Amino acid sequence: MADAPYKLILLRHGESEWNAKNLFTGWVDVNLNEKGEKEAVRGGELLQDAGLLPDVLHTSTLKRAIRTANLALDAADRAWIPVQRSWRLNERHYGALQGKDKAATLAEFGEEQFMKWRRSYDTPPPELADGAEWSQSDDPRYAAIPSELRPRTECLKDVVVRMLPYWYDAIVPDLLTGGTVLVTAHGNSLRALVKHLDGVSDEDIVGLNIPTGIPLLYELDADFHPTTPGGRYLDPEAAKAAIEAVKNQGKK
Ligand SMILES: O=C(O)[C@@H](CO)OP(=O)(O)O
Repeated sequence: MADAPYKLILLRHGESEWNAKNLFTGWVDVNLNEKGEKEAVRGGELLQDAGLLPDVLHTSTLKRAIRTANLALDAADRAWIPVQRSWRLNERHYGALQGKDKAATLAEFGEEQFMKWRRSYDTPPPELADGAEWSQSDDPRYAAIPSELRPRTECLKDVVVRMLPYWYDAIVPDLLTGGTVLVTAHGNSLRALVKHLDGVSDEDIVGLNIPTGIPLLYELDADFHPTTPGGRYLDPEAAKAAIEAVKNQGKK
């Protein structure tokens, strides 16, 4: 067994109000629903049962990730650990699809286009104009991001590019201290991180989905390569079923 000095836990937020309504969400700051809150608490219990107590937390700036982390850490009695938040861990900006119904979009544009927008590596949805209904152009939390860097739509490739500086500059230094690092984020920002960690190809990342609320443990060697490719879900059975559900969203 290879030496694994670093422990990284990835946790996608629990089910949100818009996950349940089957709406494209992206940067829209929707809350967890009751099921999502329960998933978050269960996520914290799984951490505690596994003896995986985070020493430091990184979250996106979106409340579904922030609340998931708070509920999980409360359940594991670790609410006191230091935290850093960054827009670089935000969900993929879904452009003009934000706020749209997934089933209606599938029916209108057909399966090929729908899946291209959802999962292709390098085809972003159309841009969302500043000031449009579901735009974040006036949101004060993004005021420090220069206008030309602020996403108006993103494909997964764009997420990899904006997420990686945070991985190298903020998360890796925390791993180097030897503590257990918890990253609470989103389906597509975590797909971007998993792509990087496991070296998943642009083709294979299309088929990779991350379930809500189930901690995914990566043990990393001295070069930050996973000792077990793909990591290990703390509840593998639940993860399997939930991954299928994410894959089939829209097909109702
Ligand atoms: O709507 C979204 O922002 C994401 C995650 O919930 O959806 P999808 O899985 O379709 O990329």
